Amino acid sequence: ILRGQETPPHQRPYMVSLQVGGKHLCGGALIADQWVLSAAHCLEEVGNETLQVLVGAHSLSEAEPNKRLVGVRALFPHPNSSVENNHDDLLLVQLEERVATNPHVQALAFQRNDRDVPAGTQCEVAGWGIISNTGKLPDKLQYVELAVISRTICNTRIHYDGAITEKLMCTESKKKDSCKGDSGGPLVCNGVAEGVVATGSRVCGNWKKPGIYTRIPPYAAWITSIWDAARP
Ligand SMILES: NCc1cccc(NC(=O)c2cccc3[nH]c(C(N)=O)cc23)c1
Repeated sequence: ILRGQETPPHQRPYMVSLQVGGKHLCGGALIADQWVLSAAHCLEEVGNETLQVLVGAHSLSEAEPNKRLVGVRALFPHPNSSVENNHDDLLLVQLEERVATNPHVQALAFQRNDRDVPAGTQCEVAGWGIISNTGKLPDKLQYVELAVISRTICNTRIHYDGAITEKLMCTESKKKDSCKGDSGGPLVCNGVAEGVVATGSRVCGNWKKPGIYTRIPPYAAWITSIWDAARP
């Protein structure tokens, strides 16, 4: 998160850190007591190491009550996700057990109503991604408020020149922006998850390259189908 601030501890109890070898890799959101929503691109950095999910954390390093590292039972990247582009860049992570909810660990509701978030809506994104373009990583969860920009504007030549499909949305990126390591985290508008941070352009904080987020509503049926078919 560039130009954001430290969140009040545990005020976003749905936020999780996807980790490999004890290192933060990507953000994610707990959307049910055994399920995390993140980005498929995050798996590109995993290789054959073990992915784990840190829940209930504010600091990545300090011991905290209700903070724990949970194993993964199964991974469900969207079948049409690919390394070439950011289409269908969603990942469902089934945890190895149902996590007990408590003040630091809570599921976040996601939007099922497939209507664009109006341009100008103030949304927020949180994460443990880099806080400067020099690659500095935070220890504590950061967040930033970002305004949604219309798909029409985001598809102009100066921005993404028609690449933003109806399954993607954009936010402003002038100085404040999501960045490397924030991928997979939720874009929360009025308390509901409307999007998931996509890596999109690797540039951060440049107003010409708005933040790109995978919209969640078009995938609500896919999410439910995975839940219905999965072994408990
Ligand atoms: N909203 C923009 C946004 C959102 C989420 C992720 C990213 N970017 C990256 O994942 C990324 C990947 C590799 C090298 C990188 N270098 C840098 C950098 N700015 O130095 C970013 C990256 C950008």
